[in-house]
Amino acid sequence: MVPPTPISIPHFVETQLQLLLLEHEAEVSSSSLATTAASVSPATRRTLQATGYALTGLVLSQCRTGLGGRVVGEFAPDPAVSSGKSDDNRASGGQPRLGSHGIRVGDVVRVNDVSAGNAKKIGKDKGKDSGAKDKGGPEGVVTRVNDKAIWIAFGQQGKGGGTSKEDDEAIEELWGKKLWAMRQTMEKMAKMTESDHSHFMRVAFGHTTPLEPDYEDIGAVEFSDPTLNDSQKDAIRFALASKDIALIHGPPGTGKTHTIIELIIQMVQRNKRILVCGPSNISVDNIVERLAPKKVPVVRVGHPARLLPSVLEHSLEVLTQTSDAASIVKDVRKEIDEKQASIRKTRTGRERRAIYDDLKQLRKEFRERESKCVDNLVRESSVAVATLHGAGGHQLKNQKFDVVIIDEASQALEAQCWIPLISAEKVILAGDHLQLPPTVKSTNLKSKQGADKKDDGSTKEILKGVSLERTLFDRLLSLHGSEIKRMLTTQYRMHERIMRFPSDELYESKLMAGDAVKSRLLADLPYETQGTDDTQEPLVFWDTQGGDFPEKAEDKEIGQKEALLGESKSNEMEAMVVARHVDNLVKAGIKPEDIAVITPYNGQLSVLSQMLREKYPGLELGSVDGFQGREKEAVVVSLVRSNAEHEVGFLGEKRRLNGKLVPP
Ligand SMILES: Nc1ncnc2c1ncn2[C@@H]1O[C@H](COP(=O)(O)OP(=O)(O)OP(=O)(O)O)[C@@H](O)[C@H]1O
Repeated sequence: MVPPTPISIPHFVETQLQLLLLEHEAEVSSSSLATTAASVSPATRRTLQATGYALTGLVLSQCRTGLGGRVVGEFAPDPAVSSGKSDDNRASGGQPRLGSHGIRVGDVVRVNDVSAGNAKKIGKDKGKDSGAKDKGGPEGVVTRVNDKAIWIAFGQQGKGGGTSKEDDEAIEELWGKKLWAMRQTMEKMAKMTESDHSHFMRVAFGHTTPLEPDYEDIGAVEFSDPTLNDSQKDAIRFALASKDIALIHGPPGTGKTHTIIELIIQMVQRNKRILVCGPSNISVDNIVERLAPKKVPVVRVGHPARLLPSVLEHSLEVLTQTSDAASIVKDVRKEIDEKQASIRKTRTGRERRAIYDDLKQLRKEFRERESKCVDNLVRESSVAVATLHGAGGHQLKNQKFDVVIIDEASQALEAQCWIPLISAEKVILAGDHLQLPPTVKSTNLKSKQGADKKDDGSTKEILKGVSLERTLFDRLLSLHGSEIKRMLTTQYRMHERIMRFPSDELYESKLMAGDAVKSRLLADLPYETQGTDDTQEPLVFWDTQGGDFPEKAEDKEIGQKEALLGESKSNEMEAMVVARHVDNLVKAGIKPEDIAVITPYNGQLSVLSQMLREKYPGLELGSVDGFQGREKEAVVVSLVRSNAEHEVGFLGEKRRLNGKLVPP
């Protein structure tokens, strides 16, 4: 192997810290845009809502204490607004419906001024320990959404104030948990000396080359899943045999997660302890859901409100309260409650002080026992599963793993990956560097603000040629070449003809279509459909050239909307064509739930939402970037751009057109 050009770790860390600072600045400025959402005009509000920026006109309809002492508020449309002129919130079956929005379970949202009374109530429930800020309402995590309400879990009730940490917590909250965890990891890396660097770290920065995989060491591999294809088996063998780094390159629908599940089973059989991470809760919950039926002992680390209900029984936090191992913790908890209750019966200050002293001791013991219980629970499981930033939490502090696997690694920022990797010995990254990288808000800000900020110009120098969007997956590939990767080559999502474009343009024509999908058409769906041109052809193009379908930039008179949506574009005539096509599909018997309409421009999404949302409530409307990795039977893509100059803007990015066109 040709020795790679080494990268200076301190220089890398300094660059990342600068970039994270810029990202933080960008987040702050975009969240203040979101906070203004409540005060904008009804037209703009509808646009914001339709594009997923905000949900407005809500009231707090119920409040209860949920798992882990968290306050869960149920928010529903304000009947006063929905019975009025707003189309979005028109009453249906007695109870008003939420308007269209892009808010999903697991999102962190801020509740702003829903109505003066309610906003105040949530802020109070949240209490000072969650640090509600003056500048906006309280923040919480979305735990459930249906068409009539949205449930949000806020901070812990009665947690008891840890005063000394308040400042730290305030900074952490200001930064947002994800960015903060990355910053802390980078600072930890900055403090390391050369002798602290692990072999993997030296490989990752090109200070040494990866070791040769040892196939003899792993012995014969007996696959538990008989359906695995050859490229999947090959990737598993390679990942088992590798000593430090293996990349599993999974183009859309090629069974990346499927492969990881078998890989984990194989590693557990070889008595390895594994930490599995991914950038989002959904990505890692998906792994827990698929591992659990295989009887692999797995524990999911993370805030229960963010987990899918189906994985709660594996949640470390829930197990800490319910498992046998938790009984020693329960005893102390009971004692604390009793002591606390006895304060009321005291007569003198001295008696009270004595109780406070006891309580202090008991709380200390509680923390110690709880941490022991957590350690034991994690140690008993062969597999721990967490989001990348969750892997930095105290629960995993004392744990050592043989292998760290990161799924969706090309969707994660490199600094985020280092949270679990800082002490890793062997690493498997699964991803696809030819799909869109993670969304970075600071990309456009960088040149405007950050790079010119420091007087001495050193920031500018440091940031030259680098961006947060460059993922670890991509960087390792360019550093060590394709010898460290195996590619999965059979995809199980697209008709062969749809696959041809991404295969030829991005994957060197290496993709093949699985037998079950390669010639599957909408007309073959397992319910009754009519054979029409639209259902018997896997790919249909509507030609809009010739000047009758002009694109337009957002309405100049709505300044605020323009600011919020960026320089978004729309194309009303094209939207009408899309609506016609959807009508045709539905007339041919395709269920609206099986159809997605996606577009790269938020402005167009707003136009399409207004045309289609009410007519087909089951239809999915979304942005191209937001749809990555999902699937639907029929996908209608509205490309919007149409101008005499032949400008296509950010559509020129090949990765944006990859993997969107799904079966059949
Ligand atoms: N060897 C196989 N034989 C048959 N079907 C398979 C095989 N491997 C994967 N699949 C199917 O392919 C689909 C995609 O699998 P999976 O969700 O694991 O893919 P992925 O590559 O992680 O997807 P994404 O494109 O979202 O990253 C699933 O429906 C899965 O059941």
